[in-house]
Amino acid sequence: MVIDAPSHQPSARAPLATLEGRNVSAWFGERQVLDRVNLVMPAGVITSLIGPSGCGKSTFLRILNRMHELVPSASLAGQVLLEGEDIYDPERKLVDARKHIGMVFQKPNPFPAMSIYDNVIAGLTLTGKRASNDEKDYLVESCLTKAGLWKEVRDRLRAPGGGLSGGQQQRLCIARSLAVTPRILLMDEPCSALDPTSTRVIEETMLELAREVTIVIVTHNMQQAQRVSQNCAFFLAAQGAPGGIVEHGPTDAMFGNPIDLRTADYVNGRFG
Ligand SMILES: Nc1ncnc2c1ncn2[C@@H]1O[C@H](COP(=O)(O)OP(=O)(O)OP(=O)(O)O)[C@@H](O)[C@H]1O
Repeated sequence: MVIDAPSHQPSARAPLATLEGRNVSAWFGERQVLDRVNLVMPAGVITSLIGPSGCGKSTFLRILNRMHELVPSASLAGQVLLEGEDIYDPERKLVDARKHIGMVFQKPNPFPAMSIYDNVIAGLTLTGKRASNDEKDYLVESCLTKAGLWKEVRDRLRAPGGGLSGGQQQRLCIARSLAVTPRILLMDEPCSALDPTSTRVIEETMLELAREVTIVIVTHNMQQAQRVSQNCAFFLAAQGAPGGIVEHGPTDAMFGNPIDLRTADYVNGRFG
């Protein structure tokens, strides 16, 4: 579909970016939950984070866009580099990290009473971006198109977001994330609350989006990791110890020929 862009469209595509976690450790109070995690999430590649419950995948993901620090007892060490620049540099604003690194959560969380249209552009206000009505119309159409939802909602843009199905709400949340032109999109089990058909649609959407945004997804679904990601990282926490990465690399190799026996056991469903 060709959409005419207004001359000063607010969603001009940002170049693909690489994200890197360097020696990332995390604590809740005294309890350490991640120990020196190193992971490069290359530009334009979908990276999946897999591993049993409680090994620190979501904590790592939340550190990648400075959400971990919202928990009062939480602390961390290490660096998160977006194209080589540390997002935790004291000179950098929190809102910049959030603008460049979007997040889609497990449970779809649109603003339920707000219209579909207003849901998509909600992030503009939060990040202080100004846009004319034409620019907003363009943004809404292009983001809903990219999120694979436009055709289903084009005739009811003023209806509340809460009236959509779960899968549609999740795609609305993806569209909302895209509206601020993130360079990275983090997805924390985005399909775990969805039926298989909606899951497929989201996966197809992710594969399309990977052309313009680097995606990192936490998933418990091994088939999903294999379907959508080119790279994969296996997290594990031994009893009473903080989590870390056991092995990471191309998804085909991680599933077809893993180096570590624990990876082989996990991807073959022998634990977790
Ligand atoms: N807000 C919090 N306060 C205290 N401890 C927490 C908090 N959030 C997570 N934890 C603990 O940190 C550890 C890592 O949790 P995290 O949610 O990152 O794991 P996960 O691998 O994503 O698990 P799951 O797959 O079940 O979502 C767990 O032991 C968890 O209990």
